[in-house]
Amino acid sequence: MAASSVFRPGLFNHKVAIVTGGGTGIGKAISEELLELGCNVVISSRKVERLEAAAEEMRQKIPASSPARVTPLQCNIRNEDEVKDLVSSVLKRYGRIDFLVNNGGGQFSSPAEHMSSKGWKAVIDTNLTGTFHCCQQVYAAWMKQHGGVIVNIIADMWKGFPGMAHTGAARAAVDNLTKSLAIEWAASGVRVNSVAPGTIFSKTAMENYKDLGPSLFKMSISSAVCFLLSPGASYISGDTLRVDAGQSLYHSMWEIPNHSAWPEAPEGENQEALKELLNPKSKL
Ligand SMILES: CCCCCCCCC/C=C/C(=O)SCCNC(=O)CCNC(=O)[C@H](O)C(C)(C)COP(=O)(O)OP(=O)(O)OC[C@H]1O[C@@H](n2cnc3c(N)ncnc32)[C@H](O)[C@@H]1OP(=O)(O)O
Ligand SMILES: NC(=O)C1=CN([C@@H]2O[C@H](COP(=O)(O)OP(=O)(O)OC[C@H]3O[C@@H](n4cnc5c(N)ncnc54)[C@H](OP(=O)(O)O)[C@@H]3O)[C@@H](O)[C@H]2O)C=CC1
Repeated sequence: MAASSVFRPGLFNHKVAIVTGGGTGIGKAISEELLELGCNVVISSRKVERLEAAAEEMRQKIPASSPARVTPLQCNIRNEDEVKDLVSSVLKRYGRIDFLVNNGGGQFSSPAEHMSSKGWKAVIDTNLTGTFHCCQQVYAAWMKQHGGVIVNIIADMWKGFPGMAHTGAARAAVDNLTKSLAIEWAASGVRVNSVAPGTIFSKTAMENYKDLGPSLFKMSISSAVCFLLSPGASYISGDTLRVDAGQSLYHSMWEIPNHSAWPEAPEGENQEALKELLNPKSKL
């Protein structure tokens, strides 16, 4: 495996991680860095053939001397029973779960007015309820007794998410869930944090957004996730780390078009000033 991690080799030797959506894009990058650091990684998602191919590719890069192993396991995080089965299979195989990275998710772009109820529910079920299922099942079956670390991948929805209102709402909810679980589970030694990436290139994201693709750019978030999983972050819980090079502070994907739907100004001096302002011949 090409040594690219900034962390100490062997940092996660003999630990066990579940990475949902670990076979593509950001999840694959996270899984590869965890493997490089000696962690056993279970990559999990719906499309089993793609997962198996990704696992095989990852295996080729693990040096013979490394204790790290990768296992692909199918699971649709929307389905609570499948998540239960995933967690019990991991415990049967590896006997522990130190880390959970809730990366599996996605959405489609659509103006809110055209979203069907089915489409809305699919996105909320995937990104919010799916994340909750994974957290709850891993906690119940392992972390409640043994502690652990959870990292949720959310998105840059700090100014709303026009064009993807469903995912914005779901990710904001996960930001809040992160805080609740961090407090409820602190006494079990469980830390819960989120990472909010800016726009990151991935092949599957490109296929999903087609001609919107060129505006996306490449960045890595796996080292932020590895940091939050590491003992270096042992006093960080209930927080969300933005990994977006400041994008969320200045950038907006959405322009409000010129319009005349301004609120009525109060009578008097202010109304005159507003008329003046809206008058195209105004010198203001
Ligand atoms: C603007 C700024 C951009 C800016 C672009 C930049 C954004 C950067 C930020 C985010 C980046 C990323 O997340 S990148 C990662 C992107 N990757 C993904 O999203 C891949 C995973 N996505 C998915 O799995 C899907 O999108 C998701 C809806 C969540 C689940 O899909 P499923 O296949 O399980 O569900 P389906 O059965 O296909 O769909 C269920 C219903 O959802 C609706 N639906 C699904 N796809 C639809 C579509 N393309 N258009 C309309 N509606 C759709 C329909 O109502 C479907 O019902 P029917 O009508 O009956 O069919
Ligand atoms: N790329 C970007 O710019 C940004 C991405 N994000 C988020 O980061 C995460 C990773 O995105 P990225 O790598 O770019 O995109 P990908 O499309 O490559 O990753 C999404 C992954 O989630 C899995 N997945 C989707 N639905 C489910 C489900 N119901 N159950 C289990 N797994 C599921 C997919 O696998 P499968 O289809 O096999 O189930 C896939 O591996 C996503 O949550 C994404 O929304 C956030 C901000 C920006």
